[in-house]
Amino acid sequence: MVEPSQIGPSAQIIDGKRIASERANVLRKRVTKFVAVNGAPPALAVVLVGSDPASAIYVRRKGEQCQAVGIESIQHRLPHDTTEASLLYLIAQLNRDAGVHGMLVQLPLPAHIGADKVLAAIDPDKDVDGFHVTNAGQLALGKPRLAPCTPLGCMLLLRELGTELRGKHAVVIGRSTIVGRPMAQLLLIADCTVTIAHRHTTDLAALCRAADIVVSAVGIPALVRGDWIRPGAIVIDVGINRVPDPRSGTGATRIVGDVAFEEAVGHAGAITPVPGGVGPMTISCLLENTLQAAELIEGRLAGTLG
Ligand SMILES: NC(=O)C1=CN([C@@H]2O[C@H](COP(=O)(O)OP(=O)(O)OC[C@H]3O[C@@H](n4cnc5c(N)ncnc54)[C@H](OP(=O)(O)O)[C@@H]3O)[C@@H](O)[C@H]2O)C=CC1
Ligand SMILES: Nc1nc(=O)c2c([nH]1)NC[C@@H]1CN(c3ccc(C(=O)N[C@@H](CCC(=O)O)C(=O)O)cc3)C=[N+]21
Ligand SMILES: [Mg+2]
Repeated sequence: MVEPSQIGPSAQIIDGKRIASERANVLRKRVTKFVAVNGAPPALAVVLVGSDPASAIYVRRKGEQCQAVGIESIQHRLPHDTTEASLLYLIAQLNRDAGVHGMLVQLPLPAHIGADKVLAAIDPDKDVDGFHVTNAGQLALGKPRLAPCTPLGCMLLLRELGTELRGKHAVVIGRSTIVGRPMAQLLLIADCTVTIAHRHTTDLAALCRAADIVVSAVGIPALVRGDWIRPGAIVIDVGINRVPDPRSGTGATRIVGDVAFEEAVGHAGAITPVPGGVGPMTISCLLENTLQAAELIEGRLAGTLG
């Protein structure tokens, strides 16, 4: 049988995994230089509360990627019943620790801990996730400092394509503070015309059909259909959805995005796969934000001594 995707043109598949590994090679050299100047590597503290299996996997992957480029990874794994007060105390310690340049608290947090309060406690200069209100505000003002890693990674993928972004109509599906909103802000800074869609948006299909760039960050498999994609449009699929794998027959699962990939690949000009698209770029940008934070902090310290 001929699959629809085998008929007609097929999109360029944007290889985030390859791009992230090329960036890691460049980053490794910058880290080596940092160590030569400062005598110690940049250090990232990652805090994980509870034992959500997906979060545990992400945290482990972040640690491995840090090591691969020479960034020191400090991991704090706290039990699920950790109190908000003791988490805030740990953050205060990490804020004061001159050997820690970047920190992040893995989300989601257990329900008894107020995520807003926790994110607000992180020193904005060490906020490598870019979730602190100061960094979110800077981004909203069009003057980003530390910006969220996933949207930064999406921008790097768009830039990698080499297409002019100015004047393009970008539709961002999702308005979360960690992906959709900051994504829209970065596209606006790049002079796109930006539309943000969410669960109350009417006729999402028609909106997407008018888009030069579609970024989906929702968390619903096959939400975005192939015939929503204008011929030649760029599709960035942020969604990570675990679904049963019918091919396995054993109840195993696999990961898919928000976009019906096999359909969309016959319409799009370029498209990110899941896995291997946005995900690896998120971690790449986390490492780059950590080095940026470390360079700022150490540069300022050197300035006060000199
Ligand atoms: N690849 C990566 O590196 C990363 C991937 N992810 C993945 O991206 C996805 C989004 O994550 P996150 O932003 O944290 O998720 P949230 O659940 O916080 O946000 C989802 C957004 O989608 C909107 N939405 C829900 N249903 C619809 C619908 N039917 N039509 C249009 N919009 C809808 C919601 O609208 P409303 O605001 O109205 O509720 C909300 O704004 C998830 O799959 C997540 O796993 C997340 C982070 C990093
Ligand atoms: N404080 C905080 N910061 C985050 O950045 C943050 C978070 N909390 N909570 C959860 C989400 C999700 N997220 C991902 C990171 C990497 C991949 C990734 O590497 N994905 C690979 C592999 C997917 C797999 O096999 O599991 C890929 O898409 O190819 C995915 C998702 C960061 N998040
Ligand atoms: Mg991906």
